[in-house]
This record gives sequence, C-alpha cells and structure tokens, in this order.
Amino acid sequence: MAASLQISGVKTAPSHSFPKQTSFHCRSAFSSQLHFGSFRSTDSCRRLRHCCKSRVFKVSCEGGNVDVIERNEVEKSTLGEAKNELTCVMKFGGSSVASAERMREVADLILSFPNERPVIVLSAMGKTTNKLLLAGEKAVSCGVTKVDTIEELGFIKELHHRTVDELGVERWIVDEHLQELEQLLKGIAMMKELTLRTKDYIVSFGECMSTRIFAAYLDKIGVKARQYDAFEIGFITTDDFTNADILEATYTAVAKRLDDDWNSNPAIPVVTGFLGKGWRSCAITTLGRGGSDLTATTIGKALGLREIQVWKDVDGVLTCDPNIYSGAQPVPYLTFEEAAELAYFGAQVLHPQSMRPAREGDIPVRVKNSYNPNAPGTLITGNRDMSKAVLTSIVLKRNVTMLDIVSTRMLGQFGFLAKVFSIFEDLGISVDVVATSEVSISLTLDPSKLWSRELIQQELDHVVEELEKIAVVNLLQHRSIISLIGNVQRSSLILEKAFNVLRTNGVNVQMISQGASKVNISLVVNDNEAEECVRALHSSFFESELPGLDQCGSASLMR
Ligand SMILES: Nc1ncnc2c1ncn2[C@@H]1O[C@H](COP(=O)(O)OP(=O)(O)O)[C@@H](O)[C@H]1O
Ligand SMILES: N[C@@H](CC(=O)OP(=O)(O)O)C(=O)O
Repeated sequence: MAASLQISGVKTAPSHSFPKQTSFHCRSAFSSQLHFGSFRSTDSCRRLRHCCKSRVFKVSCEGGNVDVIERNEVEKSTLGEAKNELTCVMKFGGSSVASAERMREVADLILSFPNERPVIVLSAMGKTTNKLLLAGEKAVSCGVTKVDTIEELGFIKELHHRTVDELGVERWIVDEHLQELEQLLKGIAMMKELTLRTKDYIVSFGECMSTRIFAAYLDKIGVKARQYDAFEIGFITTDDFTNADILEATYTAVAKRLDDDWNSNPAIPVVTGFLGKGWRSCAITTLGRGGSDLTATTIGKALGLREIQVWKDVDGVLTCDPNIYSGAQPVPYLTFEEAAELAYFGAQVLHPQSMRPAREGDIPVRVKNSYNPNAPGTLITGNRDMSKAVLTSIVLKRNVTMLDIVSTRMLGQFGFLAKVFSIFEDLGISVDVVATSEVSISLTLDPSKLWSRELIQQELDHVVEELEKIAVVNLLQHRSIISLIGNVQRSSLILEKAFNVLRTNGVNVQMISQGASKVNISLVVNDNEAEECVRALHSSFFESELPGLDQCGSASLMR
C-alpha cells in the first residue's frame, strides 16, 4: 500500500506518492542542514507539519529519488494513518496532585476531555520537593544512625503510602524508591556533604513516585497508561545541576520514543516533570524550581502537539501575585513574549524558560486551574490584539542587589561598558535590569540564581573588588524590581500613571528601565515598600475607571 504525501504547494506538484515505511529527511533548501531529523511515511501528518512548517524544504526520499518541495508552509498533508495520535500535553503541578483525592480529581478531569489523547506531565506531590531538599540538608549533620528519624523522610513515606493505599494501588509501586531514598540519605550522612548533583538525585524521587502512582491509578480505573522517567527517554541537558538547560537533541529523542511507543502500543504517557540527564555526567539533573512547565513545553514542541496545558491552583496568570493582593484578576490572553518576561521577572506561576519551546514550535499554552476547570484560564500565543491593552500584569522580584557603578574615567565610554560586562561574564553572573548614562551604569543582580546562600556575600565582595579597579561602586542590597508587563507602545501612559501612584505613596524610584522587548518597564524600589507599591499600582491600573487590563479577551477559552 502506498502512503501519500499531499502538499498544496506553490511551485511544485500537489501530490507525491511514496511507498509505506519510506524515510524522508527534511533539509532546509537554503543551508542543506538537516532540520528536526527525519520522518517516516508512517508518521502522522502532525509530525510532518512540525518538521516542515514555515520553511522551504528539500524532501529527499531515502534510497535515491529526490523531490524538491518549495513551499513556505505545508498546509495539508497525509502520511499513513494519522488517526488517534497524541493531541496535547497536560501538565499538573504539585498543588494539583497533592493527595489521593486530588489525583482522582485530576484523572476525572483528564477523562472529561474524551477527544484528547494527552501526554501527562506531573510534578512531585504537594511540597515533596521542598521536603526532600530539607531531608538532604538534615542528613548532612544528623549521623547515619539517625537518618530514619528525619521528620521530612517520615512525612514523605507517610504521604506516598497513604496515597497509594487510598487510591487502591499496590505499595510496591513506591516502596523501592522510598528504600533507595533512605539509602541515599544514609550516604549523605556518611559523607557529610550534599553536592548539587546529589540534590538533584534526591529531588528526583518526588516526580518518580508521583508519576508511578498516577499511572498505576489510571491503569486501575481502566485507562491504559505508561510511566516514563524523563531522564530515560531522551531529556538531555547540560550538567548544570539544579538549573540545567535542555539540549537540542532532546526534541528528536523524546518525539521518537513517545511516538514509537504510542504507535506500537497506545497508552497515555505519564512523564516526570522537572528532570533530565546530564549529557556528560549521565546523572539526573533538574531544570530549576518549577521546571515541569519546561518539560511540558519541550514535549509539546518535540511532538508538534496542538496545545500545551499547564494546570495550576489559580485561575490562570493573574494581574499580580495573589499572595501580595488577593484581588488579582486572571489575564485572558498573553503573548509568549509577555509570559516569558513575566516569568523571568519573578511571577512564580511559570518557569522562566518554559515559553521558549512553545514559541519556537508556535504551540499555544493554556494556563488553567485544576481546582476550577471551568474558569477560562490564560491563553498564551505568538500574537494577540494589543490595541486595547495597556498593562497586563505587575510582577515583583524581591531581594535584589543593585550596583551603581560610576566610571573613574580611566577608560573611554565604550571601553567602560565593555569592561564592566566582561567582569560579570568572567564571574558568571547574570544581570537583570540595566540603566546607563555616559559615565555610569546602574544594574541589578539576582543572587538566588547563581550563588549558594553562603557564598552570596563573598561573591558580591569579589564583584565590587573587580569593579573598583575602574569605577566607584555603590552596592545597594534589599531592593525589589517591580516589572510592569504590558503594551510599552503606551509607555507614557503607563509611566504617568505609575509615577502618580508612587509619588502619592511617597516612594522614591531608584532605577527605571524599559526593556528592548517592548513589553516590560522595570522600576527598582526598596524591599520594604515594594508590596505596598504593587497593591497601589494594581488598584490604579486594574480597579479604576481608566483602561488597565486588556478587556478584549473575556470570552471563554475552552470548549
Ligand atoms: N502573576 C501570577 N499569576 C498567577 N499565580 C501567581 C502569580 N504570581 C505568583 N503566583 C503564584 O504561583 C502559584 C502557581 O504556581 P506554581 O506553584 O508553580 O503552581 P504548580 O505547583 O501548580 O505548578 C500560585 O498559587 C500563586 O500563588
Ligand atoms: N517539583 C518541582 C518541579 C515543579 O515544576 O514543581 P511545580 O509544578 O509544583 O511548580 C518543584 O517543586 O520545583
């Protein structure tokens, strides 16, 4: 039987026929580089579209004949059986799977979408990750014989045993992991040290257990499921333990594994969020706190799925952190750019890197509330109507260090800026917000990202020492960045309003920066006045008569 590939092309024939099982390789017509690996005639049209989208491709048929397809987008394609392929990713965070009851509700929620064949990504149950880290820290100093008395270990054992019992699945599903965890804590107690590598190993038990329990429960209620450890199915990362980056090879490896398994024996994949495998060390790595969002978007891009859903405990991305102001409202629509900026500048709701795969694959991301599935949530896409948008969200990042660096004029302006940034590069320190004049630079650093707690002061002293070779340096700690995310095309209106509020509240802004991204204005204020500022700004932008929140997106987002 011949599988056919139909392409509504601009310059080429609309239809090509290839024998089933033929392999095709996508090559860019410009660079002849292999893009996204290859696809087979038995692959779904989804995968083909993903391979070819928005590019001009040569499609070469393995075994000789070469067809050249010049087309910016493959509009319609049919390869082999395209029915019943995986459709979307559904990621559930720790709060969504915190107990047996929550797991049951999540299973019901998944089943309430009978037309979806989702890849499920899960975080560890509730606060398990924090408890695992605490247990590791306690093990360093408690002595080998006392490991079994560590309170957090007891809590984790009890939570996971209670959950399997209440769900009616077998205890052995988690017992092996719980025993291994205790052994690991004994090893830490013996060595009296907890390296970053070991921290990643410890926290991995959380996701490894939650996914095993959930997959077993789905099986028990008659939904065929298959558990996967991300580090076993191709999530290849850098070896930056506790904050690893996903490497490009991940996409093809993960797609191949999940697609192959699905095609040979369909079962809902249940994948551990947050985890990967270091490409050199081959050890378990983690993607930074909240990294399961990134796992979800990576799978979405790898498989070219229709949609990525991240299910949280709030009604979507909100106008500000609800812990600062409980009247925060859901934001109906965001662009990838706005969401990335919001996450980068501290909104805990999304992992800072998670928008990148979604943007690259142009796959919509929905942020939904697993406690309130009927709430429309937030839809994040490449573009949205910005005509009515002024401010979208206010984000607060606390405990930031600010540096005022004034040149001693030993170097010209160009040399001065270059030298300052080379010092940060050499020290491996990332800079968040920058404002410059001809002879001075003000910038903020985010210590939590790069330094272990004990090293912060030592590292900061070192930075200042280096900078003082060329400048007068003023180190200002306990500052906060308030980021105004929105339509910076209307920056004058935003600034006028914001400064009005701040002046009325007697707040002195110490630095201001408008990002080149055009979605973010950052203001630096003292830590102790920051929360009050956010509340006042929120009230002015979102609760007054004047337009604030983009009102054009109140329609229901989900079926
Ligand atoms: N702008 C914001 N919008 C929504 N939630 C926010 C925002 N800023 C902070 N949060 C916090 O983020 C939490 C959701 O993120 P997270 O804890 O990572 O969820 P999960 O563990 O379910 O993935 C919310 O409970 C809320 O307290
Ligand atoms: N369990 C990890 C990873 C994660 O993404 O969690 P959550 O989805 O609950 O934020 C953490 O706590 O960081």
